[in-house]
Amino acid sequence: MNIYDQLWQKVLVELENTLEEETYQDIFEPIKSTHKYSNGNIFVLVQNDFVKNRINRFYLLKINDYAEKLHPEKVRFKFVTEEDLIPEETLTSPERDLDKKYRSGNLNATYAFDNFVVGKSNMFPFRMAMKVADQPGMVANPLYIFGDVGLGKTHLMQAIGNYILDSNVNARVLYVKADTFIEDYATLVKKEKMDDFYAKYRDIDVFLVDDIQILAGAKKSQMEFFKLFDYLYQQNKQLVITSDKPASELKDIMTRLTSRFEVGLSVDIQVPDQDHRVEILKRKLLNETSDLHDINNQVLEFIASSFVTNIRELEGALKRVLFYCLTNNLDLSIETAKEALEPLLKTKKTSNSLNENNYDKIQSLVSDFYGITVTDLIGKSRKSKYVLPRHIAMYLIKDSYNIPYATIGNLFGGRDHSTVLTACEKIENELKLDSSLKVAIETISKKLNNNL
Ligand SMILES: Nc1ncnc2c1ncn2[C@@H]1O[C@H](COP(=O)(O)OP(=O)(O)OP(=O)(O)O)[C@@H](O)[C@H]1O
Repeated sequence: MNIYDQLWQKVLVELENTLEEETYQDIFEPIKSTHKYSNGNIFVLVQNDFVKNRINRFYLLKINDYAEKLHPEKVRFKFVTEEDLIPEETLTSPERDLDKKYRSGNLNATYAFDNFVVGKSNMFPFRMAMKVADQPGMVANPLYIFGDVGLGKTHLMQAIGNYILDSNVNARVLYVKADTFIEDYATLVKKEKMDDFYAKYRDIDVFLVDDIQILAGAKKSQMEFFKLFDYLYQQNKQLVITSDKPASELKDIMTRLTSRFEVGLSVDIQVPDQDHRVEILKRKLLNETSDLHDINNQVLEFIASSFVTNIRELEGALKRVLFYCLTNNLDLSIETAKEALEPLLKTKKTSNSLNENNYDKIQSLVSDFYGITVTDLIGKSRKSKYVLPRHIAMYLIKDSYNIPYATIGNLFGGRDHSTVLTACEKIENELKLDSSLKVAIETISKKLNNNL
């Protein structure tokens, strides 16, 4: 018995203990073994579509939860019939060929669940994405994923699409960025080709829309998107949407649309911590070399502590270091990493230690200016003598370093993303009207620059 059959036997025991006897005997008892393992999926053959649909609808989440608990690696059970297997077989090899970057529905084949490194900052979104991918249209609809730039929203969203396509070749998945939607609509309306537009956007099972905030201000496209959303939603088609902010904070997008986004489940991806960033670097390195033994962990720690807020930048830094070593025929070491990254680090004020000192510096300069203590500045009191300096400090940190709102919130006693966003916007608006505020902020900024 292979390890997947052993796992299935353990899952069966759990099912037997929790399900009604009749249900267990009807559905699960006849399934004695698994069929095959591929790409993190354990395929199990069932007698017919009726059993398959029943399992998928009522028991799949439970079964995969058991698998998660009972098996050390990430695996998912997939229940298929003989009929499914013919296209399945052809799909898992050529369609999932990672050399061919794009597959149907405009999906980037490299974005998968198994190369998405999970940590505290993205655990919940990851789990929910897996559940949605397991049972499209049934768990959370729409799934709304938000977070700051470069933190993995697109990766996670496309992993859902790839997983669904891996399980069912015939699933019609469509991934678009919101600007493509606007462009398509504008072009096809002009050419009076709405049938083409509907063929592309309505004849689908899973709709993945990236960067929805781009719809802001595009009134006609919003109206069409609203109609499309309702059309797909009514038919239980899965919608996944990403954005740089929570739906309630989207500006210039009609409320009847944003309120639709709030009907399902919203999850946010936060900035990964240092250990998580090192793990991500290790995983990215595995794409370049199969042997990590020679890699000095300190090098990865150094890169991870220099690029804190954006995984895309983190990845870019690693590539830059590897390229630098390769072209100059150098070993990978802290020194060579520093040399390779020097131009980036010089212009970028976001190396961890430097950064934290500078955040502190902003907090203490603002506190000094207003004659309050840093403890009051980051404390809970809502007295106006603390609130204005607090908002100014948040604004200055955002303006100087452009780090995620959630990270700034952490520097102010664990305040959330939206509190910081509102504070920054308030100061930005008041700056246009209040010249004494402008003078105050300029004075603090000057002191800050002299201090750095
Ligand atoms: N948890 C993760 N594990 C592995 N790679 C990740 C992870 N999160 C992000 N990445 C990688 O970081 C890069 C940026 O991710 P992605 O494009 O998904 O970010 P995003 O949040 O959609 O950014 P944007 O707001 O700019 O659209 C991608 O190459 C992606 O594979």
